[in-house]
Formats: sequence, C-alpha cells, structure tokens
Amino acid sequence: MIKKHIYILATGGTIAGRAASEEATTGYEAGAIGVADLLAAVPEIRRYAEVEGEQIAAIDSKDMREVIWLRLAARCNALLSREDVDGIVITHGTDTMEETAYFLHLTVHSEKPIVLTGAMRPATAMSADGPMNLLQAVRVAADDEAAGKGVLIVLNGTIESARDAVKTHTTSLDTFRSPEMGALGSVQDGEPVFYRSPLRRHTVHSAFSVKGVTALPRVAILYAHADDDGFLVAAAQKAGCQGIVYAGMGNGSIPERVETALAEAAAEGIAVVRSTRSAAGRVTRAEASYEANGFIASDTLNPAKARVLLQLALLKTSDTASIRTMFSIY
Ligand SMILES: NC(=O)C[C@H](N)C(=O)O
Repeated sequence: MIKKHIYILATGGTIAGRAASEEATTGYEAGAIGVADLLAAVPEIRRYAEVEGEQIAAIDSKDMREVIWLRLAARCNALLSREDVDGIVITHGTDTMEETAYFLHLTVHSEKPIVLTGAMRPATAMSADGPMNLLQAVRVAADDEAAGKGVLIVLNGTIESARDAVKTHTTSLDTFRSPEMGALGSVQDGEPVFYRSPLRRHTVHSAFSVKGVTALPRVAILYAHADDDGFLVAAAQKAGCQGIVYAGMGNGSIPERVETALAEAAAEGIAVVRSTRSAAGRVTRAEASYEANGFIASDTLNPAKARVLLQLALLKTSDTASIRTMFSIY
C-alpha cells in the first residue's frame, strides 16, 4: 500500500495541553506541547500515512485571531496545491474549532481532505482523548472518500461538516454535534465510514478568497436577552463594525427596541444578520419588517458561523440582496 502524505498543522488547544496532575481535566495550560511530541505520542499514525508536522501557533483557541486564520488558509492552499501532499490535519482547541473550520471550508480551494481535530482532556490526563482523535483524523484525511467533502471535524469517532458542527458541551468528550444535519459519518475501529455529503458550497465551489487579504471586516455578535433595549448596537457602530450578527430569540426574533436600533444601523450601511441563541434550527426570513429593514436571515448558521460568513461576504460586497443570496448557498 502506498501511504498518503498528510501534513499536520498544529495550533495548540487542549490536545496539546499540560495539566498539573493526571486527574485534572480543566485548569491546564493549553498549547504547551509541540507538534513533534504530539506525533511521537501516537506512533500508530505512521502505519497509515507519512506525516509531517508544522507548528502554526501554540494557543488556547479562545485566543484565536484572524491573522492565524489567514495564515492557516494560505498554508492550506499552498500545501494542497503540491502534488506530494494528499491531505491536512489541523490540531486545534475545541472552543473556536467550529469557526476556524468554517472559515477554511470557504477559503481553501482544494478537493483534498482537510480535517480539524482536538481534545477535551489535556495530553497529560488519564484516558486523554487526543491520541485517538489524532489517529482518527489522520485516517479520515488519508481516506479517498473524504475528498471533495470540504473541511471536516473529527472528534470522538464522528465525522462532521465544518459548516454544521458546533461545540455543544463544556467538558464532555462527545461535544461536537451537527444539530440540524447530523454527522457525515463515523470512525469505527479506525475505519472511516461516510453516509452523507454536504450540499452547500465550499472549497473549490466557494467564491471567497483571502489571498492577499491582511484584515477582515469587523463584525460584532450581540446576544439577545429579556429587556434588551439595544444599547450595544450603538457600541458596535462606534467601534466601526461593518456588520452585526444579532443572536436573537427562537426564530431570530428581535425585541422591538433592538429592531429600531438595528434598523437605524442598517440604514447607515451596516449589514445586519439575524441568527439565534437557540441551540438548533433554521432562522427563516419570517416577518416582513425584518425584510423591509434589510436584515439577513442566518439560515442554520449559529451566530459564530454567521459572523464568519458575513466577514467574508463583506470583503466582496455590502449589497444586502447579494449577501442574502450568500446565506442561502453557503
Ligand atoms: N478542549 C479545548 O481544546 C478547549 C481549549 N480551551 C481550547 O479551545 O483551546
């Protein structure tokens, strides 16, 4: 068997975390262990692929910054254009994995597999989940079936699409779920099995490019709550935001006073997307007043993912109708 050549790009996270004791599963130093040690801990990987590691960052993913996203996108595009590279695995903290994955899903233009993985227990913990997750991620990245499916998230035996997967639990190993769509597949006894393919546009069919881009448009997320009077909308405007994602109630519902403030912001040219603070479900175009105000429905994208798409959309246009179309095809 000719082994595939898989690149491992490490960014930190709990998978590279070091805690004071084997029992500690919180309160550790994320990103403390380098990519060479991560790979050395799972020698089984080399049975299935030739791997090469590269350290892109060493952070807790709560501190993920757009400069690292841009670096990752550039590195993935460059590596995957090489004939001798068959796929990429990115080790990443789980806190912002769903955003990084979706960003790359829309900005890397290759059919070759890109798989993000991480861990919920630090590398020093008893029964750490990182080694198995890393092995499964490499097996998926080396699998022919993974090609053309966009960026994938592989953790705890499930294969999910970057568009749909969200972190649903603060500490459980089984934290990533795709609430509306379900997983694309699973990894059983090391073997990846796929059941579905994502239909929304990604990778080679994505019109977004961050080549030469050094900064992304500023987009705020505002979270709805009872008695919200919309005072944070002014703060977002003052901070120079080009877009606001409102994590509304239920089907993207917006309290009246907030709607007034957001309508004013939209009239001034700020793109306003209605997402939801609910854990699952599609935000529909719903009420006529939302449409009239120029608000854009997030479809099934949660606020964090809607923010990613809106940032990329704003690189291309500020036209509401065009951005609305993007939210229905990506
Ligand atoms: N499980 C994890 O990876 C959480 C960690 N705080 C991170 O996102 O880097």
